[in-house]
Amino acid sequence: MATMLKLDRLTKRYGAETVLDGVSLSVAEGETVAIFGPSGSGKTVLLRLISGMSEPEDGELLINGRDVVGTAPEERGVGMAFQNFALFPHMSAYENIASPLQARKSTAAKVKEGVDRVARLLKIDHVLGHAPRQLSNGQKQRTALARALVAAPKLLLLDDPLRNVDAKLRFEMRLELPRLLQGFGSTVLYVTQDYREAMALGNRIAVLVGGRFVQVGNPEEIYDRPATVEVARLFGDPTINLIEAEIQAGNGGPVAVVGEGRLPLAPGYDGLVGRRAVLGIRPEDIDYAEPGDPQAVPVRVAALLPLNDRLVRLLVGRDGQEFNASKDAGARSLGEGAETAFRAAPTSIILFDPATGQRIAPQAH
Ligand SMILES: Nc1ncnc2c1ncn2[C@@H]1O[C@H](COP(=O)(O)OP(=O)(O)OP(=O)(O)O)[C@@H](O)[C@H]1O
Repeated sequence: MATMLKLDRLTKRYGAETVLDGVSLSVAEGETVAIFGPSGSGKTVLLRLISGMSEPEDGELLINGRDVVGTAPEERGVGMAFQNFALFPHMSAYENIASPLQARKSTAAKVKEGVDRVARLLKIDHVLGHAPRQLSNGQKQRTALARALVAAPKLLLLDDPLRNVDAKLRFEMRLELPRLLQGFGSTVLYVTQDYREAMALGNRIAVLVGGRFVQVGNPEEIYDRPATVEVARLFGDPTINLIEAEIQAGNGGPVAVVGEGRLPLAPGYDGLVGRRAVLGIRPEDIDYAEPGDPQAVPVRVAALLPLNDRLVRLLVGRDGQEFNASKDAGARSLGEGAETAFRAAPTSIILFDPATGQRIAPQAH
C-alpha cells in the first residue's frame, strides 16, 4: 500500500526545549494511526508541523511522496479538527460545514450534496440551521468533524476531538468513528490522551512520551507486549500491577518470588534465574487460588471498589504490597477481610528489566 505520510527524524524546538526529538513514522494510505501520549508529550505540536502551522528545525516530512517542509498549509491537502471545536460563531452549522467547499468554489448543488451527506452520517442533519451557540457540545463537536470531513482530505488530522464531549457521547463516538472514517477513505492521524480511544480507533498506535515515539504497533501488540514499564502503565484501568521480584528455578520451570508466594513463569524465562525482574500483571489477569497454594501469593482482600461494570479488589500481601484485581471471583466469597491467594497464567505475566524498564521477551523453547 502506498505511503501517505512519512516523518523522518522530525525535530521541533522551542528555545532550549526540544519538544519533538527526532520522530519517525510511516502511515499507509487509508490507515488510521492514533497518536497517544500524556499531556505535554508533543502530540499537538506534531499535528501543527504536519499541517504547516509551524515548521520543524530538522528532519523530513513527506505527504504523498512530496516533501512539504516550507510549503503553505493550504497546499498540503490536509484537513483538521481540533478539541476546542473552533466553529465560526456567526455562521450556521450548515455554513460552517460548507465553508471548505465554498472556498474551493464548488457549485451550490455540489456544496449541498456534500454537506447533507456528512451531516446525515454524523446525525446532525436536523440542526444544520442552528448557530453554534444553539448546538450542544456533542453537536458542535460533530459539526467541526463534519467540516473537516466534507472536503474529503487525503490526510485528516484530528486533535483529541472527543475531549470536550460527555462520557456517553464519547463512548458512542468511539464505536462509530472508525466506521465513519473508513467510509471516507481518508488517512487519519488521531491524537488522544485516552488509551481506550487509541485502542478503539487506531489500526496502529504511536505512543509519544517526552517528544519520542516509545512504541508503535497495533493495539493488541502494545497492550500485550508493551515495550517499556512506562507504556505498560499508560494502557489499562486499573493500572497494571508492577512487582519487583527475584527469579528462581522451580520444579517445573522458572518462578518469581513474590512476598511469601511463588508465581510460575513461562519456560522462555529460565535464562533469568538468579536475576531480578519487574513483573507486570494486569488486574484482569489475576486469578484466585486456595490460601495455602504453593504456586500462588497469599493476600488479604483489603477493599472492594466498583469500577464501571466491574468490581476491583485491592489485595494486600503479608509484606504490605498491594495488588489490584478485577476478574470475577466466581463462586468464591471474597468480601473485605477475606484471606485468599492469587496467581496468574504464566503467559499473561510480562517481564521488564528493573534497570532500564525495557520489556524482556521470553526466549523461544
Ligand atoms: N508555541 C510554543 N512555544 C513554546 N512551547 C510550546 C509551544 N507549543 C507547545 N509548546 C510546548 O511543547 C510541549 C508539547 O506541547 P503539546 O501541545 O504538543 O502537548 P500535547 O501532547 O498535545 O498535550 P495535551 O494532550 O495536553 O494537548 C509542551 O511542553 C508545550 O509547553
